[in-house]
Amino acid sequence: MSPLAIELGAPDTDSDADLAIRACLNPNDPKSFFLYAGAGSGKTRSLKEALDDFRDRHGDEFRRAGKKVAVITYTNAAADEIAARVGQDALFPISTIHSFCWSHIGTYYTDIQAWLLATLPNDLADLREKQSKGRAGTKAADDRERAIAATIKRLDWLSVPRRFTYSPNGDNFGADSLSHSEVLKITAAFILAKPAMQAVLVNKFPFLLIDESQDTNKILIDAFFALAAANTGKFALGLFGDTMQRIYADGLPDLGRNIPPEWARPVKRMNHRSPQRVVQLGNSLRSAVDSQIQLARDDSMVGTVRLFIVAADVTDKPDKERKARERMAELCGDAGWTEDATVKTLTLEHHMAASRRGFVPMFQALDKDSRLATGLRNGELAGLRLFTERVAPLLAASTAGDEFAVMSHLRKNSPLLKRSVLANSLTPEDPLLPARAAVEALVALGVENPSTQFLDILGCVAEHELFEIPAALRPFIKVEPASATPETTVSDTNDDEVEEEAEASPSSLQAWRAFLETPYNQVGPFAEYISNRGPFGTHQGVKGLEFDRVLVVLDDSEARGFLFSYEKLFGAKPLSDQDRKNAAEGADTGIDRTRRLLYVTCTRAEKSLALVAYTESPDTLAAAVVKQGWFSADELERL
Ligand SMILES: Nc1ncnc2c1ncn2[C@@H]1O[C@H](COP(=O)(O)OP(=O)(O)OP(=O)(O)O)[C@@H](O)[C@H]1O
Repeated sequence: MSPLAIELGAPDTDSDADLAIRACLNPNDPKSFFLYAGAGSGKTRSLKEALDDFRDRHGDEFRRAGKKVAVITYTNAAADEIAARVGQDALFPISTIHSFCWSHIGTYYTDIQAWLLATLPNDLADLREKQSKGRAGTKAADDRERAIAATIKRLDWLSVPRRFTYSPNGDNFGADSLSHSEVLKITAAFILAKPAMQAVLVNKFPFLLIDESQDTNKILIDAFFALAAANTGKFALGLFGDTMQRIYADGLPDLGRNIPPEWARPVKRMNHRSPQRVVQLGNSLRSAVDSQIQLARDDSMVGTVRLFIVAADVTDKPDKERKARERMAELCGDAGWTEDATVKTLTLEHHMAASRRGFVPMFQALDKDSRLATGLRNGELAGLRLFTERVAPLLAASTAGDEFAVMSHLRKNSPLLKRSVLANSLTPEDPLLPARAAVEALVALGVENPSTQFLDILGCVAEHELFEIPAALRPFIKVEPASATPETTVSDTNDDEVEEEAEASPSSLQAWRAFLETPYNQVGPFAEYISNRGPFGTHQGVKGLEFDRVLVVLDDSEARGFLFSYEKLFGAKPLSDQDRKNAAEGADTGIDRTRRLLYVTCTRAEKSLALVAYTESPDTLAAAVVKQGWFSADELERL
């Protein structure tokens, strides 16, 4: 098929799939189903419609019986997207897979301890065996040695009864905290082995719907399958997903091959999101993997796709990307391409976005400590949230002259406006005076000035006791708050505290110190970035989302990991012996992973799509992508 050939279909082509799903969600005869369909085929929409329909037909009955339909997905962004589309309803709790699991096992302390005591010795034996066989003096050997020591210490800690903590969104450190993978494994083990846990799940959630199920941990998926098989007629599983969009390594690679015959398997062939040219590109990218061919809507636009090829050693990459956008504006007759706010630029890694948005110093400082990595990337570190969620909104409201917003923010977040503090105010004639003085002092620091550091802001907040200081940042404040009120003490013992203590571990001090010495004016672009509202996103982070204009940056030289290589996928760089060996053994290769990632990014586009490929071999790349049938020669431009 030439790059421009595409089959069209009527918008209602797939309506049978929705009817089939509705039939499965029947409390009197629950039936599991598996909806696997390509990007933009309306899987999330089918999920929403199924829930709306369920609410109308069975909502009252379920509410009366205290039953719910659980909806789980992989990332917070995807959970938010579903919540936005479906609306908040206690009948349909929407959560990420990790928080769902933790909510079910979190209180089973004794069982968790027993599981760890049974599992850790095996892990230890495994590590020791690897250590004895591996070469000494390598980084891997050092890491193993550390892991062995940590496991021994943990086993020792477990010699008396313990309680456990876990943060689904952050980094988990500290003896009592469970790792992400432990939480998934423990949940799977409990589902399989504990009738009480099975009964709770099945009675409370007769339906469990999993969006993005291709990325759900394979051990857990197997446990859910077993749960469904053991509870036919009482419980059903509904899987929505697309194997071509599997990004995380622990998803079940061949999900789809082992679906029990009694399950329903509705089919969706349409792409409702993208213009014809993008749908065709998606089809040709996935043709090497499976035979799914999507149809574009018969009322869709043809759309525009361009691949801009740029030499890898150019010095000003953002300038090249600006030029690509200007060219897209011209080609599409669409001025939206020139506005930051109306183009979504996707980089492979966060630090590439950081360099384009100007928050490299703070990002790099914290990224040096790998234990802060996840919390840095999703903005959940308490030490960061002081600035992004407390100080920045306060200063924004103050700069806008919105006194009402200032006071409402302080009432919610500041100890200075707690009732007991106000009642015992040292300035009874104007109890709000200390709060006002604090805001004025912050404003006076000149927050836009590049010489104002996070450290200055922190010092000012601490001096005025404007907000509580998270544990990670306490070592850096000179003045201890003079009047720790009973409230501060009480709220210090909340759930965040455990995480905060962990962030504050001595080895993280250096990273926090380096961060605090960077300019505060990076906080705006950083907060915008982590909230997913800004003009940048990562290739992995935009799964499930959609944008009018998408610019995908392909740049192996800026990528830090070895998991992906666009140069190899595009034929600009030869495969290594290891790649060939993996491919020959049928293992998931870097090229497979990169192809899936490219499929995800390209299929986010609702109107037009630009790719900017930085390459060491522009001619080879150009020839290869035309030969593969991904682009026509007139869709390539050199910049
Ligand atoms: N039957 C339909 N009629 C009109 N618009 C639709 C229909 N189905 C889906 N859409 C729209 O198409 C877009 C893609 O749908 P949705 O996000 O549900 O697809 P998806 O299969 O979950 O996508 P992906 O796997 O790529 O994340 C959305 O904007 C959605 O509103």
